[in-house]
Amino acid sequence: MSANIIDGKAFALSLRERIAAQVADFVAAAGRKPGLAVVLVGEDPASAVYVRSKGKATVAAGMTSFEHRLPADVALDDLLALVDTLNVDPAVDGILVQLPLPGHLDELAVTTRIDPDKDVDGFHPVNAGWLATGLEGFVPCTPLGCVMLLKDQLGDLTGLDAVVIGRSNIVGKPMAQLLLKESCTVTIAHSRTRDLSSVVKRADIVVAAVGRPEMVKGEWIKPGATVIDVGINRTATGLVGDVDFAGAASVAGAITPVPGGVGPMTIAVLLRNTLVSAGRREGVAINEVAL
Ligand SMILES: Nc1nc(=O)c2c([nH]1)NC[C@@H]1CN(c3ccc(C(=O)N[C@@H](CCC(=O)O)C(=O)O)cc3)C=[N+]21
Repeated sequence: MSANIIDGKAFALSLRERIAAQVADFVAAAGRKPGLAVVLVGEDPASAVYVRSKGKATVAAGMTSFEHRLPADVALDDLLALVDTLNVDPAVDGILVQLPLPGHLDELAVTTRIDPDKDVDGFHPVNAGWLATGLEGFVPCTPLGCVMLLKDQLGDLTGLDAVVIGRSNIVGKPMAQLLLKESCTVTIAHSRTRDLSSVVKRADIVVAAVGRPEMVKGEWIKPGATVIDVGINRTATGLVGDVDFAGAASVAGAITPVPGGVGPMTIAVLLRNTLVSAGRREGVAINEVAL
């Protein structure tokens, strides 16, 4: 058996087209474009690449991109002052401070300073709390993109056994909350889980978000399962996910590739969240079902 390869890049492109159509409606109604502010601290080359592609995608969707670059040694107070300015700027609907930050900057201090109503990353504890109570603030982009791919692939997820490997606040925990909302039976596994291979073996849905290259082996996968690989690891042989792709693809029913799987969805959902934010702030209806 050979798995269906889930084309996240194509799905993200079509999502971005649907977003662009609704951005045009928003502009007609509100008389301004949705705006996304992205803050990059320091010169990390990988982060700079992501920030550039976010800026391009934002403009391509008909929104305004505000980019702020700060030196790696910026003082926390100066970064917080910038966030304060963006919080009250009426042209800014979404604020994203690119993570990770240089070691001297307290990420929680920065994340909690962002107005929860502009927190299109969904990292603010207020938005994490909304999600955990089953309500809707802003949902982190990567997990929401994964659920979109899963529903596109499988339809209704009710009753399916889902195993999330990884417990980060950015991916693992919100991923588990979203799968629970879809009525999956959810297990959160992590680096300390005993007998991880047998835990994974019973899953209809496997989401790997551990940040360890090719850690999840093909033999761990239940035949026909759907595998979502969130990992992006730069190795000597190039970009690989957290899943042994060749091994898993020979048993899974469907699997996301790296690159071209989850990554492009993250940026598309960021645009979605920015549009939704703009709609809420201006009282303009956004058709989220059509997104
Ligand atoms: N505040 C904040 N929010 C984020 O959402 C955030 C962040 N910080 N810091 C870094 C991570 C990483 N991230 C990615 C976005 C797009 C791709 C993406 O488009 N990847 C492509 C290309 C991969 C490549 O060639 O590097 C793919 O997987 O096909 C990947 C990773 C967002 N992040």
